[in-house]
Order: sequence, then structure tokens, then C-alpha cells
Amino acid sequence: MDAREMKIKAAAVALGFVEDGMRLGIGTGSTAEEFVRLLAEKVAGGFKVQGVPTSERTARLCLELGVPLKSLDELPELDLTVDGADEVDSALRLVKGGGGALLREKIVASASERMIVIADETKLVETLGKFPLPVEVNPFGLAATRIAVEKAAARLGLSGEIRLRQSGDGVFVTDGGHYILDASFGRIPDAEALSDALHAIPGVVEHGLFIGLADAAVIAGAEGATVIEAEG
Ligand SMILES: O=C[C@H](O)[C@H](O)[C@H](O)COP(=O)(O)O
Repeated sequence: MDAREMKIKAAAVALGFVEDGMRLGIGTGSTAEEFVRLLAEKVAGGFKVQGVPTSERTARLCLELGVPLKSLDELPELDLTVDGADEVDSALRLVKGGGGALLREKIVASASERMIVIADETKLVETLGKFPLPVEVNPFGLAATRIAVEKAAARLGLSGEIRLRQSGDGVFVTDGGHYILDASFGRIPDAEALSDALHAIPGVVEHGLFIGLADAAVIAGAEGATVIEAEG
């Protein structure tokens, strides 16, 4: 199986958890897009869902493929969210935000009864932090916020390059009008402490550590897909 086939496999297994009539959070990224394509085929066959997209990009694909959408304000409580991830550890802690959608993704996942992560096996890690951690920040006070992020990380023994994400000729701007700092701290032994420290910085809107949100992960490898359930 190549990388795309693994994403399709994970998406297909996750689709098995979607029931007729569900209110569904729909993630962002290349793996989530495979899920949207499979979902659209089921919808075309008469399957009913109401989707809440986690980004403008996902909304566009859903509309193009005929997946019915609602806003989170119209449907503030969801049954299930299916989304990709940049990293997954064995406790189902995640790094997300490689596509810049982490804020809406976290809001939608938090409004959902269950979250299922779909990923290929390259995303599975022992300790989070190989992938740079996206930190979404308010453009106001960017330099001060960057220094505050550096200092908060240093107090936890973490350091590394913090880059302002770029897109084309300019700064990458999220759907919410914010910027993203990609922090290459290396391995993050205490993700909970880093999450708390980042949340305490006023200029930080949100960060890409998803802790206690995923209920299951469908991890696809060359041999097929494995479902990892959260403990407790
Ligand atoms: O902001 C983007 C999201 O968190 C994505 O779900 C994440 O980056 C994984 O994307 P992909 O499935 O393309 O690797």
C-alpha cells in the first residue's frame, strides 16, 4: 500500500463508525479529504449526515462533492468528529495544525461526543515533538508572544527554532485571521505542562497539542488498519 492507499484505508475504517443521521465534525488535511470523498459516495447513495467542517478548505470540498453542511452555531453539539493528525502517541495525544486548521479543529472536536483520528503509521510516535508544534497566535504583539512562547518552553527545558509560517509570498493566515508559529522543540516529554504553559500566554490563541480529545485512532499500515481505543 502506498501513502495515499493507507490514508484511504484509515478513512474507510473510520467511515464504519459513522451512523445514518449523525451530526459529524469533518476534519482538515489530506487524510480527512479521503474521508470526505468516501463519505460523499455514501451520501450520494442516500446516507444522511449533517457535516460541520473544520476549515474553509474542507467546506469547499464538501460542497463540491455534495456533503450537506451546517455551521457549528447551527449544530453546536456533534456526535462524532473524524480528523487527521500530524502525530499520534500511544495515549492518543496528538499534534495537529500542519494544515493550519488547529483552532477550528479543536473547537469542533471539543463539541463532539467522540473524536476518531485517521492516520497512516508514519504519524505514530513514542513521544510527541518530531513534527514542529503549531502555535496559533494573534498578529497583535507577535514579537512579544514569540518571546513568551520561548520563555515558557525554556522553563520546561525545551528550546528550538520558532518560525512564523509563510505561504507563497507572505505570512500564512488562518481561517480565523491569526498567524502560526511553528515551534521545533524536539521531543515533548510533558505535553500537558506545555499545553498549560502555552494557554497561559495571552497572545496564544490555541496550540496544536490535542490532549484527551481523541477517543480512538485508526492507524493504517502496509498490512491494513488497526484501531487504537483511548483508555478509560
Ligand atoms: O491543520 C491541519 C490538520 O491538523 C491536519 O489534520 C493534519 O495536519 C494532518 O494532515 P494530513 O492528513 O494531510 O497529514
